[in-house]
Amino acid sequence: MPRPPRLSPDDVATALAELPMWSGGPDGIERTLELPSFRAAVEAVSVVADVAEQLDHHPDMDLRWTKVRLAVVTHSAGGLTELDLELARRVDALFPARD
Ligand SMILES: C[C@H](O)[C@H](O)[C@H]1CNC2=NC(N)=NC(=O)C2=N1
Repeated sequence: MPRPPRLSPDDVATALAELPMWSGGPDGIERTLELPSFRAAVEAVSVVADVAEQLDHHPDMDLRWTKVRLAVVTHSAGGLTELDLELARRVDALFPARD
């Protein structure tokens, strides 16, 4: 499947204004999920993995006790694309403000 093009800094800034739980910029974005337990954090990794497989787009995931740091960038585009934003939106739908 062809990858979407890298987004301009202006497009990234506009998109991130709608994704307040994510930080970063044109080179990639990240969000840390905070779960109530280690087991819940492990399960969150699995839930995000399902989303990643559906999109064929895979974030870096760093699990530390009750926190899971997600970092996403489109490697083939060398920066942020719509695919990263779609992944972020889906994660936010599954893990709203109180993780
Ligand atoms: C063939 C397959 O679509 C590609 O290797 C995908 C898989 N997952 C990916 N994930 C991310 N984050 N960036 C990519 O460029 C990427 N490429």
